[in-house]
Formats: sequence, C-alpha cells, structure tokens
Amino acid sequence: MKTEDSSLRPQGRVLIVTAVPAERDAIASGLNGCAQVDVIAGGVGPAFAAAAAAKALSEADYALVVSAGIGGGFPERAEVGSLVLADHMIAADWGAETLEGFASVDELGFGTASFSTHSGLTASWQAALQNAGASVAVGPILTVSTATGTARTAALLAARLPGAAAEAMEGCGVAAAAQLCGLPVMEIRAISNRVGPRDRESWRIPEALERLQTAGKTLLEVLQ
Ligand SMILES: O=C(O)c1cccc(C(=O)CC[C@H]2O[C@@H](n3cnc4c(=O)[nH]cnc43)[C@H](O)[C@@H]2O)c1
Repeated sequence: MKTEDSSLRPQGRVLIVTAVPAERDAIASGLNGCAQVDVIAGGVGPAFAAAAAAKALSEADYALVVSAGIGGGFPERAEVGSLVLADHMIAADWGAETLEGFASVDELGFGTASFSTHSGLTASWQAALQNAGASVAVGPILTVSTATGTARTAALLAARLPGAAAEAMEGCGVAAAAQLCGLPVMEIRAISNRVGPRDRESWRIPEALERLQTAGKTLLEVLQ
C-alpha cells in the first residue's frame, strides 16, 4: 500500500462518492466543473458505496477518494448546520454482539473497522472551510448500516466510541474500496440532524446541501 503523502500529486484525480444525487449536485456545483474531480452518487449504505467506489476506481486512475454527504451530528460535538471532517472513519456495527458487549471485527481478528484519513489534506481543508466562515470540526465519523433513531442507541455509540463527532451510512464502504486500491481516503459530512430520536421533519437538508457546496468550493482551493 502507498504511504500517505502530505500533498496531492499535481495531476492526481480525486473521486468523491456521495449517497444520493442531491448531495452529488451540491458538491459538484461548488467544484464549478473542475476537471480534476469526479463526483458520483453511489447509493445509500456501505455496500452500495463500496461497490460504486470500487467500480469507479477500476475505470480510471485516482490519487484520492472522498466520501461526502449529509450526516447526523453527535450533540456537543457537531451542531446542525456545521461540517465535520473525519480524522478516523469507523464502522460502528462491523463486529459481533457478545455476552460482554460489542466486539469489533478488529477484536475478532477479521480485519479492521477503523480507517485513518489523509491528515495533511484534512487539515488544509479544515483551514479553507474556516476561512470561508464555516463551522467545522475534525473527529471520528461513524458508519452505520442502520441510522440511529433513539437516544439510547446514540448514548451507547457515544460511550463505546468516545469522541464520535458524526454518523452517516457510507464512509467505511468507500474507505474499504480505497484501501484495497492503496489510495488515501477522506470523509466530510454536512450536519443535517442530531444523532438521536428520529424526527425526519426536523432535518435541515437544504442548509446541509448549501454547506456541501461550500465544501466543494473550498476543496478546489485546497487542490490548486
Ligand atoms: O430528501 C432529500 O432531499 C435528501 C437530500 C439529500 C440527502 C438525503 C438523504 O436522506 C441522504 C441519506 C443519507 O444521509 C446520511 N445521514 C444523514 N443523517 C444521518 C444520520 O443521522 N444517521 C445516519 N446517516 C445519516 C446517510 O449517509 C444516508 O445515506 C435526502
């Protein structure tokens, strides 16, 4: 596997994988037609995200892979309307329940449920977002196959994975595809809702999509 480089190769292409077309279009509008970046909507959940990323990576040469979209923010860590960049992407439900509690695939010896992100580019992107006036945190982003819908599950996740900033449903699928291709990975989430009791009516999707547009605009600055 390639080791992390603190900067992108000048000609390196970037693949961004979102779940749905609305997220793809928001990021793409910020990127303003930048030929260095391809944005695809791969579907909802880690399986479709991994399959879509693997297909795209088999069709062209890329230097970096990014999982992007809206997400839930953990209270006190990421407020609705803010952005979160991942320092780690953690598959919160890849493992087994045991009588003593949850055991991750790492603990079971079946691989890994935690992926490190490109630290240099994450720091540069955070700085560019802050310069653009966005509120942005850096921390672990969880990938779940079932979106959290109760305060109990939110509390269990926060206790098991201290510092978790956000959750979404695709990141680790994209990270697995990137890892198999030896490529660095990143994740960014625009927070549309709190992780906790499900209240779909309260999700601030248009605001989150606006933040994703800012994410696209500032990525352009980072790449140039
Ligand atoms: O209805 C719309 O207009 C619309 C526009 C953009 C995105 C959506 C989605 O529903 C995307 C589903 C996507 O959202 C992520 N997500 C958001 N909040 C959470 C959460 O609290 N827990 C887990 N995932 C969340 C997730 O990655 C889904 O793929 C609708």
